[in-house]
Amino acid sequence: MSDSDNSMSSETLIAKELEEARAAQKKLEGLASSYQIQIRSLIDFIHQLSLSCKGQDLNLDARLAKLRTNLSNDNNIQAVLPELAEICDTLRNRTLQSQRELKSGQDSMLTLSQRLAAIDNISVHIKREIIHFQQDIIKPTISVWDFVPKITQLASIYESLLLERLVKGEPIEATAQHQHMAHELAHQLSELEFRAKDRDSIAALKAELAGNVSVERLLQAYQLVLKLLMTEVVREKNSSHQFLSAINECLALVRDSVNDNWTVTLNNFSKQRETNRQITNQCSEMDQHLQAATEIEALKQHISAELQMLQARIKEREQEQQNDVIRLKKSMDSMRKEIETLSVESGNFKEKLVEQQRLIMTDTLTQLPNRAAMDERLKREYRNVRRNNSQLWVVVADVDNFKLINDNFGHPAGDKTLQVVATTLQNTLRKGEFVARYGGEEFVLLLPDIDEEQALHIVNRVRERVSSIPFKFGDRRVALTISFGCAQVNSNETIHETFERADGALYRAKRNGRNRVEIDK
Ligand SMILES: Nc1nc2c(ncn2[C@@H]2O[C@H](COP(=O)(O)OP(=O)(O)OP(=O)(O)O)[C@@H](O)[C@H]2O)c(=O)[nH]1
Repeated sequence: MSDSDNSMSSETLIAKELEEARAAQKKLEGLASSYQIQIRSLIDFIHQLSLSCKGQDLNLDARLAKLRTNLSNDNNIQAVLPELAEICDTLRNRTLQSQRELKSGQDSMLTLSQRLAAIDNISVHIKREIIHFQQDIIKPTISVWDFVPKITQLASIYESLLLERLVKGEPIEATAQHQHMAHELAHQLSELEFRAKDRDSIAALKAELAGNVSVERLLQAYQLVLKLLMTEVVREKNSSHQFLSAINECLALVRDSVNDNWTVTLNNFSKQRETNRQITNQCSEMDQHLQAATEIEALKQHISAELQMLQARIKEREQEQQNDVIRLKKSMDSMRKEIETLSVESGNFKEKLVEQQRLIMTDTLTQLPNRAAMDERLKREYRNVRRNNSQLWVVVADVDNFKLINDNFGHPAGDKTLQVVATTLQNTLRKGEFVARYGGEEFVLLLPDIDEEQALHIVNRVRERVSSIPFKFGDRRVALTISFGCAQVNSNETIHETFERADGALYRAKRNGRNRVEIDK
């Protein structure tokens, strides 16, 4: 082969290799750009994944965000592959967990629907809805979103059922709280005073509330009591209004009379002045005539005429004054009458207020002073103790096992028992000693100016008197006793603290066997 042949073939070779290198470069460039496109798609995909998983798992959120940043910065898929693999694992686990949760949700909803189906007396329509729901809920569920309409469906079945119950007016079951409210209302009723015509129905209502009442009856009872109270408030308002109107009318009348009288007096005054002026003028005229007179006969005639005029004027004035006096007297009489009526009315109103005050301070059932009265009396006694350094005993008394009386013989028998106990307490105490019904079967005694020995003696006397009452319910004789807790007011303690000590002593008396007097030392 010649030299020229050799150089030809090496040139061709180089050109070919160059061609191949160019093709490879082009291919590489194509690959690089497709790699970039793939990375961008991957970043995009991770972004979408982050959005759809957001909030479910904070750790997963953070890892996806980090992966996206790494990929955007390095453009190196190889480097993020391990992280990507871990994320895939996490996602797979989460999916499995979600499916387990969905299954358990499905089971609970099925159980719930079975319970609904077991409720008595539900309509055919609701039964059918429940069956459809049950057929639907057991179908496989892929995602939470499939679940949402099912929850809505179950809620609507519940709603229909509730509506059906409300329309049917089925009784709501009374709970312990309802019974407590009923007893509380019965207790409040004992503290209120009702009109005579309402008393029997209130007593019956009280007895009913003390037993087991339905929620419906409880609501009716509240409604009735509220109505009675409103009527009473309106009546009171009207009666006060009437009284105030009467006062107003009377005051207006008195004011008019006084105005009239004042005008009459002013008129009189000016008339009197005018009369006086006329008399003075006539007198000075007569004087002038007298001075100028030369003939006695002419003077006599003139003076006589003047005197007649004067007499007539004075008579006229007298008549006017008499008329005024009559008018004044009339006006005074009507004013007096008005004031008398007013005084009777205000007397009645005052009596009513006093009676109301007494009722506010009196326990309706036992007619003893009530808790409000006791609070007031206690404050007064306390002031005395502080001012005079005197003694005061606070005694809390509680009828023993009173619930048994109610339970065995009925609430009305319990009421009667409380009345008898109250009367006995009242009658056994002496002047200056005080007893009030504190509430329920509890009483409070205030015993001033005695020492411990005397206090014990008095309280034991009361205790024995109560225990000796011959209670008889039907043909059964029942012994009733009371326990007492006593505390003497100490210097530097509040009323509340003394009370608490007396209460503590009462608790001890109960614990130590009842029918006892315990003293807080
Ligand atoms: N009849 C009637 N009962 C009332 C009245 N006020 C409260 N009660 C009842 O009095 C009872 C008090 O019962 P408890 O507090 O258990 O006390 P207890 O049976 O007296 O027993 P001890 O105090 O432990 O001896 C409750 O059943 C109340 O309902 C009322 O005005 N009239």
